[in-house]
Amino acid sequence: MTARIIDGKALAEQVRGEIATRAAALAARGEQPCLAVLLIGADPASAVYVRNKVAGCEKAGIRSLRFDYSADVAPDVVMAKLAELNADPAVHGILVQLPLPPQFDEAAVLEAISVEKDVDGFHAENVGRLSQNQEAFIPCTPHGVMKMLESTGVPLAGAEAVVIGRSNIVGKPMAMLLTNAGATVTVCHSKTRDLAFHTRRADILVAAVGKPRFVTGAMIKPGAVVIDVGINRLTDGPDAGKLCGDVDFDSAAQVAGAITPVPGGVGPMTITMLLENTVISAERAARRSGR
Ligand SMILES: Nc1nc(=O)c2c([nH]1)NC[C@@H]1CN(c3ccc(C(=O)N[C@@H](CCC(=O)O)C(=O)O)cc3)C=[N+]21
Repeated sequence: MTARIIDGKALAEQVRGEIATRAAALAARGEQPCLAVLLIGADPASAVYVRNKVAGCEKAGIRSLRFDYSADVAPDVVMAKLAELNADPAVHGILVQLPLPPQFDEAAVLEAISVEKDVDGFHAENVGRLSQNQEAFIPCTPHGVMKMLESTGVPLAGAEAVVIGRSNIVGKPMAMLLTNAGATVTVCHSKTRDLAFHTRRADILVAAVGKPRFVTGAMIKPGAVVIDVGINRLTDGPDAGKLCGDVDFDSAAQVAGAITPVPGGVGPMTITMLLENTVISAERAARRSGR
């Protein structure tokens, strides 16, 4: 049996079409959605993701402002820019591409973005609201994963879900969203004993561990839905330079019922949900100003 491919690119195209319609309606009312992206340093991977985010905005009719800083920029320069963007009513979303260079206190930077423009959903207030299943900005990668899971039609209520990884930007919000959807969730991490005991129980397995091809077919329950959040560039061996996920796709696809590819899976959906959060922010601003 080989797994059905969950095509993140195709799903992204479909959802971005709906987002473009909403963005055009907002522009017609004088509230064109606008996303500000700050990139600090010249990490090649971050540059690709930021380029894809800006390109996604352009195609969806969302205005984008991009601010690039050298890796040694003083934190107060960035904090001053955030204050300016927070105060600018024409800006609806603000994103500071992570990771940040060592002179930054990452939590302080994320908290400096006003809650109603925190389209990453990383601000503690949005995290708190999400944990109480209240209206909040949902972090883009976990939200994109939920959209992909919905597209498979697999029931989430009562499903055994296992998340490998407990990061603030993926693992923890992922577990929260799956819990809110009624799944029974196990979060595994570097301290977990007998990882395969947990992964082999999972109807839904989300790999966000940051290790290339870490999850193999032997670790997967036959027929499970496998979501690969990993994005690794291989440095050695025959595939050097190629992108791969945290899942060993070839062996996993022999066992899983459905699986996401890397590239072409979670990545495009992450960007799609960022665009949606920016449109949601502009829709809220339009309602507040009575447009
Ligand atoms: N403040 C912040 N918010 C983020 O959402 C955020 C971040 N920082 N830092 C890094 C991670 C990673 N991330 C990705 C976005 C798009 C692709 C993407 O476009 N992936 C393509 C491949 C891109 C390529 O060719 O390298 C794909 O999987 O098909 C991947 C990863 C967002 N992140």
